[in-house]
Amino acid sequence: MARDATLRAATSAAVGIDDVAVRFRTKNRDVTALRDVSLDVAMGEFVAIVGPSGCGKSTLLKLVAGLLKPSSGQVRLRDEQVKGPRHDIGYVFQRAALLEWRSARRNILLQAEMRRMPAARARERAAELIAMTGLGGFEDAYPHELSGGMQQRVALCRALLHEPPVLLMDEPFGALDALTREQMNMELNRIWRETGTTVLLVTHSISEAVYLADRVVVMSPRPGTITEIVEVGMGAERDYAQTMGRPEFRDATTHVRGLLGTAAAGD
Ligand SMILES: Nc1ncnc2c1ncn2[C@@H]1O[C@H](COP(=O)(O)OP(=O)(O)OP(=O)(O)O)[C@@H](O)[C@H]1O
Repeated sequence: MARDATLRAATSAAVGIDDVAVRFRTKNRDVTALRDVSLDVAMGEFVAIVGPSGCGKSTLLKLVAGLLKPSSGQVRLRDEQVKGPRHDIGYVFQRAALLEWRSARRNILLQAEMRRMPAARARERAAELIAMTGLGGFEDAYPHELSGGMQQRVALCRALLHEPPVLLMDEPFGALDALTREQMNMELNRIWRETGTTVLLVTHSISEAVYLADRVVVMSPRPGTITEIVEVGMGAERDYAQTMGRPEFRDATTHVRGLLGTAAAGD
């Protein structure tokens, strides 16, 4: 599905979070992780979530994936209430979590095995993704033979193999060096445009959030609530160097940094 003006104008919600609260009860204490959180994410939209450590960002993604149930409120994925783990999402974590004894291609195909995808379609899709992420020539390499950036590309291919309409990313580039991270940001922007996938990205980097997203959700310290949703107001196609110099980029990063306060800002 190509990403175009029609897609950007689409109004149906890919993700709906309605007045959600999450409380964790452990033996020693009760923690309210999220409170009064409501958010609608349109099909094909890119939303970044930033906030201080422990404000409930990962908790929010787990709710959307159906790995966690809200204590109150509800979460919808493509107009259906999330009641348990969902298969129509892709998930990328900070660590690529690849199986050391499997090649890059076979790590990607793991997704197909778990979901019992037809083998021919899975191989075709894996080849497309390998080409799209620049992994061509490394299909048969094992994780220890790949750089951190390449391992994260493999994890991204694995998350996209079954063509999920919604991609959840939890601090996916946090362990990469600054240059590789920039490169991954540019690639993610291109992949998002090419696939039309809806993306929810948790990041500690304000510039990463603003460079990539249509909207940036800024959260308060725990119990996490939404402080403000900042519209970035730039088109989908974003040349890295040019975008950094745009007034919209500067305005949005300054605004988000102000909302977070310097102590909480990642960069
Ligand atoms: N399974 C759990 N049991 C008890 N408490 C939990 C559980 N999961 C998360 N918490 C608590 O909920 C709060 C929010 O956690 P969460 O991991 O969502 O924060 P975060 O914003 O993603 O943090 P970080 O930026 O440091 O990754 C934290 O106080 C955490 O200790």
